Amino acid sequence: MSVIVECLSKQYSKGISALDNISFRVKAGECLGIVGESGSGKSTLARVLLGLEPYNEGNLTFNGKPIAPKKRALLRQYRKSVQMIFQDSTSTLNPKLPIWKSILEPLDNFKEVTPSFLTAEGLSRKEMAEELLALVGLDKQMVDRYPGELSGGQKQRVSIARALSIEPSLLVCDEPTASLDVTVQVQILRLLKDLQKKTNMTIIFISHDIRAVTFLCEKVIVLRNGSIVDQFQLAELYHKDRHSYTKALIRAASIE
Ligand SMILES: Nc1ncnc2c1ncn2[C@@H]1O[C@H](COP(=O)(O)OP(=O)(O)OP(=O)(O)O)[C@@H](O)[C@H]1O
Repeated sequence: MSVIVECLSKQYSKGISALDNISFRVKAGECLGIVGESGSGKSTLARVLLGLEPYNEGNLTFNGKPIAPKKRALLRQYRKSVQMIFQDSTSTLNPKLPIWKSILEPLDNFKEVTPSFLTAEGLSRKEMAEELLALVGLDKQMVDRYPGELSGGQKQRVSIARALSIEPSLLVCDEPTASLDVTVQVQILRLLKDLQKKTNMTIIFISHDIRAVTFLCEKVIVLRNGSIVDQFQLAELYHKDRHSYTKALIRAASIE
């Protein structure tokens, strides 16, 4: 698994760059954090990475194949390997469906996929959803509940279960903890960390919160006004050569 982003730029309208000459690489099993303040281009980058948003210049490849909204056949292949989690799980879960049906949506879209954790024979669809719920630390009895009957943290766990259902090699998370209480944020970050260790999937974790990014990720990119201003391994977080903007983010988050 490899994601290569080369000199990627995106303008929504002439002269205003949402992303400006972005380059980075992610290898199998890595957890890359992308941190930036509001308006830095995080959501744009997430959407571009998922093939939902076109870009104006540069290249984006997944396992050597180009990813862009117009390349529909390649994009379908890509969707089999890449899943996403967004900030607002309420809007991504259908309120009219019991959660077991929502969890199985990706598997319904890709019937040819058999994830390794669902290989036990004769499992009913509901039992598959129960296995997935257990994987994210939720009680199996919750399968029949509706999203409106769950807490924010539980809904985000359901979103994670759904994302994991087809055993993606890449998980893109766009502010997955931003709308949760601090204690629940920590639980979700721990869960992602545990699952990453267990499955060795690659994670791109996008957040305004440098504390969350440095908790989860071993490699960090700092985005400001659509440009990468700093890029480093977690072990170099407090290095004297860190960009002044990164140092300001560290100070503001009181993780000095
Ligand atoms: N659909 C759009 N049309 C025009 N400009 C846009 C659009 N979406 C985003 N932008 C602009 O692109 C820039 C980056 O926005 P983006 O939403 O990617 O930032 P962000 O870091 O995710 O911000 P936030 O954390 O506030 O969501 C901003 O200047 C924004 O105004």
